[in-house]
Amino acid sequence: MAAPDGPLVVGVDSSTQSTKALVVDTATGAVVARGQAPHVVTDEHDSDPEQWWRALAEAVDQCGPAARQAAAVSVAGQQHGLVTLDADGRPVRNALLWNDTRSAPQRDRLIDELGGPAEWARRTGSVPPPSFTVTKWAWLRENEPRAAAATRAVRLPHDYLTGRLTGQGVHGGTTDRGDASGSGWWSTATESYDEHILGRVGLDPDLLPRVVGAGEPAGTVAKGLPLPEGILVAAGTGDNMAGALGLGLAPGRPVLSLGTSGTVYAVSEQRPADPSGIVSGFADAWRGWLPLACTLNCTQAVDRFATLLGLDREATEPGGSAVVLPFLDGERTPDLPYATGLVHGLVHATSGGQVLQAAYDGAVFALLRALDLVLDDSADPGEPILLIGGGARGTAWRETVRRLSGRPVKVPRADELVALGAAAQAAGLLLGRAPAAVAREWDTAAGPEYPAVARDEEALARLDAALTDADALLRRR
Ligand SMILES: Nc1ncnc2c1ncn2[C@@H]1O[C@H](COP(=O)(O)OP(=O)(O)O)[C@@H](O)[C@H]1O
Ligand SMILES: O=C(CO)[C@@H](O)[C@H](O)COP(=O)(O)O
Repeated sequence: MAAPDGPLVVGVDSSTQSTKALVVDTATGAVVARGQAPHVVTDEHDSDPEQWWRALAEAVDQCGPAARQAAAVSVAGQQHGLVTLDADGRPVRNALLWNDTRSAPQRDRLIDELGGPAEWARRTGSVPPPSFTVTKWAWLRENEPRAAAATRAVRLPHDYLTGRLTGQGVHGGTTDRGDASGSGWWSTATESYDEHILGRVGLDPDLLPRVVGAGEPAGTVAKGLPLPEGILVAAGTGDNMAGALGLGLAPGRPVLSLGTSGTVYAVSEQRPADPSGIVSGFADAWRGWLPLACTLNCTQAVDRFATLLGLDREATEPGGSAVVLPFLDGERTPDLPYATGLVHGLVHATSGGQVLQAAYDGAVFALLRALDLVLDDSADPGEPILLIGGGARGTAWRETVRRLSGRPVKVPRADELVALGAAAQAAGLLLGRAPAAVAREWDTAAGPEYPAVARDEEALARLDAALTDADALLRRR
């Protein structure tokens, strides 16, 4: 390793499918080492938090000597997951993940009990989908009361990992406002836990972590870990908030992230509160806001279609009349938790490549419907969409976004923007600076820009009609 220009920091992205770790030079943003280790997710969309911890250790270990010179670390994690810990800090059961829709009945009940969608949006910024932690806790209490009774601490995925890094016990846990805003029990109006909502779901506020303020540390690295003892641990945040930090995002710039989840978001200076529930009104990882819409079916759903068709994921073909709504896991945007995948419009001439293209179209269509809703009214419609996440490396994904959005698309050269955002958060803490400003100096959003093409209105109209006409099928349990 060449001598770095500044102190080194470690940024971690603990996402659905894997943990990625980057060691970054704070002076330049150069990635000097990287590591990655996979996660196992059950068919029920559960994951063992201890496995995330082992994956984090493995990914950091792969970074070699550079990680052992780091001066600060931060962890970004998949949002919303319900981690329940016993008195010794061990998971009571596997974590229920963001893409598990089992808690849809509890969600429906909770919305009614609090006075309807508008009241939820007013208090928490969001109408909770079954992804949110509050609905999962309600599910656990109803379906596994012994597990709920044994719980002595409730954490989000990044809180759990930050707690393992700092050695905080079940009473000393921390979180940040960004990830807390996806729980459903943190009020974006008051920036504090909503005791009325917690009372409704029977959760003692003492079981929740302290929300660390912008620029405050969560603690320092404890003894015996794969990082230097005593280095600073930043607050960490949710993976989408970290993606925004990693891009040094300014208001008016839309991001489309293509991973296990599809997300579309922008930063905003105004607190979002969408009573339709399409946009989740998250806080960002600093002092602003992150209106975001999320789909449950993105890269993995389209890859599944490629596998079923026996095709490479890039083997798409244009034309034809096929429509695919690839809602293999149920769907969050649109709000169809019981949906299954739907294929329509096949004729003898339809090729496998056209069906695959239709699967890309269906996944991108669901996200683009929310694009204008996450942007402030003053946003410039000519601003390119920033395409990130594993899918941004694929030509078929990029071209589908161009064709269905009619906007220019920019693909940042830096990959792993979530881990880079965590690194910017660690660097910001170390240097006493705003993390997004650090990332802007690292020029993380630089990359090729692809000009706008005419929007494929015909394909969009076909998808729109299929969604409306199939409504009853898509709502069937
Ligand atoms: N070259 C590529 N072309 C298209 N898709 C890709 C490529 N490389 C990875 N992917 C997709 O990226 C996904 C993983 O993205 P990532 O953002 O790392 O996921 P997550 O953060 O949800 O764990 C995989 O499901 C895979 O389909
Ligand atoms: O639920 C959401 C956002 O609200 C998801 O975006 C999760 O945060 C999981 O992200 P990935 O594993 O796809 O990165």
